[in-house]
Amino acid sequence: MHSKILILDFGSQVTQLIARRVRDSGVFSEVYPYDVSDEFVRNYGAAGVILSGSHSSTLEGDAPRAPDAVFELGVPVLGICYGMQTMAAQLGGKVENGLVREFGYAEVRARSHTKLLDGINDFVTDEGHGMLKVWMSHGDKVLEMPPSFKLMASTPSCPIAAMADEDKRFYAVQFHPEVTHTVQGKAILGRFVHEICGCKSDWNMPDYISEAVEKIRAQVGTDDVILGLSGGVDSSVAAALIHRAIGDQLTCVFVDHGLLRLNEGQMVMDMFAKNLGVKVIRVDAEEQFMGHLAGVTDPEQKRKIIGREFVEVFQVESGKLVNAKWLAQGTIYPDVIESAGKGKKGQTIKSHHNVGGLPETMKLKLLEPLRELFKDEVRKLGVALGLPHDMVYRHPFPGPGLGVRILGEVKKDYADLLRRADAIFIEELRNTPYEPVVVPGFDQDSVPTNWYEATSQAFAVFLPVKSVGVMGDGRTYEYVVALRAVQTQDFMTAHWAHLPHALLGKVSNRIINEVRGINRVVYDISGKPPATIEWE
Ligand SMILES: Nc1ncnc2c1ncn2[C@@H]1O[C@H](COP(=O)(O)OP(=O)(O)OP(=O)(O)O)[C@@H](O)[C@H]1O
Ligand SMILES: O=c1[nH]c(=O)c2[nH+]cn([C@@H]3O[C@H](COP(=O)(O)O)[C@@H](O)[C@H]3O)c2[nH]1
Ligand SMILES: NC(=O)CC[C@H](N)C(=O)O
Ligand SMILES: [Mg+2]
Repeated sequence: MHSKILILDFGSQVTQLIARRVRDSGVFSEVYPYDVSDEFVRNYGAAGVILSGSHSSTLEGDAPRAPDAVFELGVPVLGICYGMQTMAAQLGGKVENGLVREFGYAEVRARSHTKLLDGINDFVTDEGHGMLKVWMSHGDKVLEMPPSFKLMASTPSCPIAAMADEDKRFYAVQFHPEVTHTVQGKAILGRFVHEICGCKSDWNMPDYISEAVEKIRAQVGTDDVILGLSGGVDSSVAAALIHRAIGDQLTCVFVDHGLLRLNEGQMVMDMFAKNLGVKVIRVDAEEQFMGHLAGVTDPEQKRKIIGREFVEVFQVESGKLVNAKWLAQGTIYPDVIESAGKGKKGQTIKSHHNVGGLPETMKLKLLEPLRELFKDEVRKLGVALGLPHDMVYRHPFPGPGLGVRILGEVKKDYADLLRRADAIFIEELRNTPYEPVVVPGFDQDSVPTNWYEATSQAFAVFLPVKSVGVMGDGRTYEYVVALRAVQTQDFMTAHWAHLPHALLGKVSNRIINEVRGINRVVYDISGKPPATIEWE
C-alpha cells in the first residue's frame, strides 16, 4: 500500500496541480469533491488532507464546507486559499471580504517558526525577514485566526497570509503553492507531505507498470479490447501498456474524422506498424463527422457532436469483433477532473470529447488505464514501456482536432487551408534552432534543440473572417490564420511562446505565399489564464 494524500476539491481551476506537485514529491495523491461523506474521509486512509481553492466565498449562505471528519482524523491538514478560509470559518475564526481583489504576484513575509515554512525563503530583506515570492488569487481573507492558531506569514494587504496550529498539525496558506509562479511551492508541498505527514517517496513508474499490467489482466480476462487510437501520446501509451498486458486481445481503432493534420493518418498507421506491432484498423469517417457538423457554429455543440460520433464509430467497429467487450481510451487524470467539475463544483470551461459522452445503449465496458496519471507521468510511462522519444514527446493534439481550430462552422475547404498553414508552421518550428531564453515558470527535462521541442504545443487556427490585402499589385480578400505557440508544464496554465521575430516572419511569408486563400497571419500573445490554449 502506498501512503496517500487526499485532496478535497472546492472547484478551483488549479486543484489538480496540487496532486501533480504532491506526486512529483513521490507521494500518491487523489482529488475528490469536497462533499464526500465523513465516512469516506474516515475510511480513505489518508496520511494527510489538502483543501483546495474555490470560486466560492465562505461568506455566502450555502458556502461549501469540508467534512467535519477532516479536522477529527488526527492527520495533518493543509488549507490553500479557499481551503484556508473555510478552515478558519469552520474552526472558529473569521473571514471578511477584502475591498481589493489580490490577483497575481506577491511577496509574503514568513512569521514565527513553523515546520512548514522554516528555512524556506526566496530572499532575505535588509531587516532579516525571510520573504517568499508567491502567486495569490483571492478577494476574501482571514480576519481572525481560530483559537490556538499562530501567524505563519503576512503581506501588507493580507496580514494573515498563512496560519498554523502546530499541535493539531493544521496549516493554511492564502497563496497558491501548487502553481509554478510560487517559487518555493514545490518545496512547501514537499515539506507538508514528507516532514509533516511523514510520507515516504514510494510512487514511481516501474512499480506502476507491473501493478497496472496485473490490474488490466484481472479486469479483462479473456475478452477482447478495442482501443481508440489517435496517434497522440495518451492513446499510444495506453495501447503499449494494454498490449503488454494482453497482447493480441487488443485491437486499435484509428478514426479519421477529416479533422486530422496534414498526412497524419498515414503517419499514425506507419508509426504503429513499425513501432508497436499492434493490430490497427483505420476507419474513414470524414463524411459522417462533416455531415453532422454542417451548419453548427457553437463550440460546445461542436465538441458534443464530435464526442457522440466517436462513440458511434467505436460501437460499429466493436460490433465487427465477436469477443470485444471493452473500449479502452487514453483518458488521463486532467480529463477526468476537468469534466467532473460540472455544476456546483468547478465551472465547466470546455467539454472534453472523450469523457462522459457514453450513451445508455453503449454495450462496451470502459478500460482507461491512464485515468489516474498526469501528462508527464504518462510520458515517463511511455519511455519506461520502450516507446520512441519522438512519439512520447509529441505535442498533444485534441481529439476534436481541427474541429476546434476552425472557429465557427467547420468546412472541408477551411480544413484543407488550415492543414497546409499548420504544416508550414510546424515545419519551421522544427527547422529553427532554439537559443534558450528565460521564460518564468517553464523548466524542461531535456534541453530543447529546436523551437518545436522548446514549445509545449503549437498550431495554426483558422479564422473565418476575410480581410483585404494586396498581392502582385492586385487586391485580395481572403481569410486570416492565427498562430498559437505555448509553453507550459501542465497545460492548466501556459505562457505564450516568445518565438523569434525572424521565425514568425518566415512562417507568415510562407503561409501567405504558399496557401492561396489566406492573406493575413497573426500571432496569439494571450496567456492561459485568461485565454485558453485552444481557441474553442
Ligand atoms: N482520431 C481518433 N481515433 C480514435 N480515437 C481517438 C482519436 N482521437 C482521440 N481519440 C481517443 O480520445 C482520447 C483522448 O484524446 P487526447 O487527444 O486527449 O489523447 P491522445 O490523442 O491519446 O494524446 P495527446 O493528448 O497527446 O494528443 C484518445 O486517447 C483516444 O482514445
Ligand atoms: O483530447 C482532447 N480533447 C478535447 O476535447 C480537448 N480540448 C482541449 N484539449 C487540449 O487540452 C489542453 C488544454 O486546452 P485548453 O487550454 O484549450 O483548455 C490543450 O493541450 C488542448 O489541445 C483537448 N484534448
Ligand atoms: N482562489 C481561491 O480559492 C479564492 C477563494 C475565494 N473565492 C476568494 O476570492 O477569496
Ligand atoms: Mg490527441
